[in-house]
Amino acid sequence: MQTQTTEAKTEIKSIDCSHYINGKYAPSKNGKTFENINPATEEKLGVVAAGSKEEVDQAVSAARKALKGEWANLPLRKRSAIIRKIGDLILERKEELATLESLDTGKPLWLSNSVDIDRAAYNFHFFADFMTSVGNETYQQDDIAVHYAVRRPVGVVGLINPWNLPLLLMTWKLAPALAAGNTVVMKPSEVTPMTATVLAQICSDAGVPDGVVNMVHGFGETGAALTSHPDVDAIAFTGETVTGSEIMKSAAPTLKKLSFELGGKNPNIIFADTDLDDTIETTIKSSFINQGEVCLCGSRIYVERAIYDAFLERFVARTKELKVGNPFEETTNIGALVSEEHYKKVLRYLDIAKEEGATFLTGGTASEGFEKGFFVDPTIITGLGKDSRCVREEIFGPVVTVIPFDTEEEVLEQVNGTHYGLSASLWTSDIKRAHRVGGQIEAGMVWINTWFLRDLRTPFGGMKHSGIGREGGAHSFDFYSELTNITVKL
Ligand SMILES: NC(=O)C1=CN([C@@H]2O[C@H](COP(=O)(O)OP(=O)(O)OC[C@H]3O[C@@H](n4cnc5c(N)ncnc54)[C@H](O)[C@@H]3O)[C@@H](O)[C@H]2O)C=CC1
Ligand SMILES: O=C(O)/C=C/C=C(\O)C(=O)O
Repeated sequence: MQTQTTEAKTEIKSIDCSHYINGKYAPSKNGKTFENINPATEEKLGVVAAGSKEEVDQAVSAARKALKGEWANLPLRKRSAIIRKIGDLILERKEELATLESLDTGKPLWLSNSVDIDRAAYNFHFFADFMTSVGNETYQQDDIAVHYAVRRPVGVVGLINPWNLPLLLMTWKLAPALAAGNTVVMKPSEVTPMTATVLAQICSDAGVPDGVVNMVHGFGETGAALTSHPDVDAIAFTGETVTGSEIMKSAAPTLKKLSFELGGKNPNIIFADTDLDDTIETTIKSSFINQGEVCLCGSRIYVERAIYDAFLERFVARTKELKVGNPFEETTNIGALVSEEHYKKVLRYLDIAKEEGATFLTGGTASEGFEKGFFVDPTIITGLGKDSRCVREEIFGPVVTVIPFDTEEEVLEQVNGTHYGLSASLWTSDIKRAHRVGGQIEAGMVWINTWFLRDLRTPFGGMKHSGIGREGGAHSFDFYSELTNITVKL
């Protein structure tokens, strides 16, 4: 068996990660750290400060103090210029950030460059523009009164994020939180701490005053210290559904405002009248991009029976062309899964699929040829029933199930038959059907003849167990603002 080398071909070095509190990097008071591991090589990338309640208290107190400082009262144009500058500095440091992101997550470098870092910068550029055009509600009540609403920041906001799109997701929350004048405490995933650590410095370099952006590293307990903190006004969280439920409990005694973007088990629904070339290429992406570790990935593929065999033949052939390998090779399509824990979870699901009687048309195992690292082959499964765990539960890896269907009613029943409701991708050349079926899917986002086509003004988020609230444009702004309605009697 030949083995592949998965070393990073780069001069950029990984970094140790400290907390960032009141404009300074700081270790934990008790000196505790944990190791950060490269999932492609299993080598140590560095150490990460392990935050306790003490560091969370310090960060919240710095954020609370900064809330009374100049930030929220800066003229709109000045605040917008600082937010724009953060985006500019992210682009200036793109090579470094993309490398750190790939070292931390195991994703291909080309993907970090083209998706994660570009979009992180755009999150700031978008909200720097958007904030200058946000209006307020006004109502004239005959000749009796005028009512108008004024906005203020919510206050101190905790931003808690997962490991799959670390910088993209942190900035997707940080940019609107800052645009609306809040101060924040970020809690990046313990698995991918590096780019958020650099982001703190970038914010300071762009002119964000000390105490406005703080960060505490650590595990779930660190996040819980933030969600239960009496001086934190709101929590924006992306991650697992069960964690969302824990956060809701922990935040309840202090009645925090919550925004949740949670798990998904998203369907792709492919009708026989689709353009099959386009469908196959996009389904390859929606199945396997980022190792299948995107909450929007379509992991349940329903195909109308008339084209089921033709679809499978071409989908399988294209999947077999995908190269699993070193994240730093340009030709790699699929990198390493993010951690040993996650790798074991995905492999466990492949065992469950076997027990459930699955047929594996590709993959089904860890990738061969790697001495180290957490690599799994892209896996296409058929032969599972609608109640199978692999069809119902979020695997969050390069694993899809394909199921034939005969009628719209039947497919809709299966599509809507889970607790999840994040997104869906629907393929047909019949616009009436697209509208009819699309409107009946229980999901926050439905893409017709495409997938993951984003416009940052649109509502982004899930229904059912996939989330609470929406992010994006005015939706983000509303979450990160409080409104006071003022009534003037005429
Ligand atoms: N749909 C989505 O957007 C995502 C879903 N996932 C799913 O979640 C699984 C686990 O991934 P994780 O990153 O470990 O998700 P997670 O939900 O456990 O963690 C996300 C963030 O929440 C923090 N956290 C954990 N427990 C907490 C608590 N009780 N209070 C406050 N903060 C807490 C973590 O430290 C991390 O920063 C994956 O295998 C995948 O199935 C993971 C990433 C994104
Ligand atoms: O904001 C986006 O475009 C993408 C968001 C993706 C997630 O929230 C996720 O994968 O967790």
